[in-house]
Amino acid sequence: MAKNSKTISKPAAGKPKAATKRTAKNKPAAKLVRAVAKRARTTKVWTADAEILALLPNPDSNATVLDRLFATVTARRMADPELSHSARLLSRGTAKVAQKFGEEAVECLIEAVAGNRDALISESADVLYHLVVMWVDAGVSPDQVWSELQRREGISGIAEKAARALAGSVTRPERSKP
Ligand SMILES: N=c1c2ncn([C@@H]3O[C@H](COP(=O)(O)OP(=O)(O)OP(=O)(O)O)[C@@H](O)[C@H]3O)c2ncn1[C@@H]1O[C@H](COP(=O)(O)O)[C@@H](O)[C@H]1O
Repeated sequence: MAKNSKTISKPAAGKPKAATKRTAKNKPAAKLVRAVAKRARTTKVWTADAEILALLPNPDSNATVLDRLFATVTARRMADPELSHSARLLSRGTAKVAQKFGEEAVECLIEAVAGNRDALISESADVLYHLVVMWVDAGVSPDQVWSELQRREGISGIAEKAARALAGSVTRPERSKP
């Protein structure tokens, strides 16, 4: 802690330390955006492949803010519903929790369609909060969701859908026509 405050209060000569840090942190993200834009222009195909993921600052990092939010909401389960929005929502039951998630998702898509970027960011945060509340209510942990996302990495959605259709046609024989 003391070490950090020293770093902030005494930046190195020339550029302030914080500004240098921020630029360095943003660089891979800007590079990623350029790479994705170029790929989209030249191939018109989206590929979340290793080449693009390698440009991320930390390809193994997960959404730690969501992990912290999950821990907070879990801890709020037993809190006073007068003091905690999460406690109030969870006390109203699964149907209400799910309904709130749905409402927030709809608000989010309305902003997306309207092209309101700032409102979309705000509504996205609402959606994620209500998704986390839904996970807590259902007893699903973020790790389980991260694992499922990791399992899907590198598997094209088109290929996966085709494989699913194939598996369905093998396991579910066509219904006999009347
Ligand atoms: N991220 C959020 C968050 N996002 C949105 N909201 C709340 O979600 C509510 C949504 O408002 P609505 O009017 O749509 O919902 P509502 O009041 O239930 O209305 P009804 O549909 O019931 O009529 C607002 O009160 C927002 O403040 C959030 N409440 C809490 N968090 C996080 O959860 C943590 C714990 O919060 P508490 O549980 O309140 O302590 C906080 O520290 C935050 O990190």
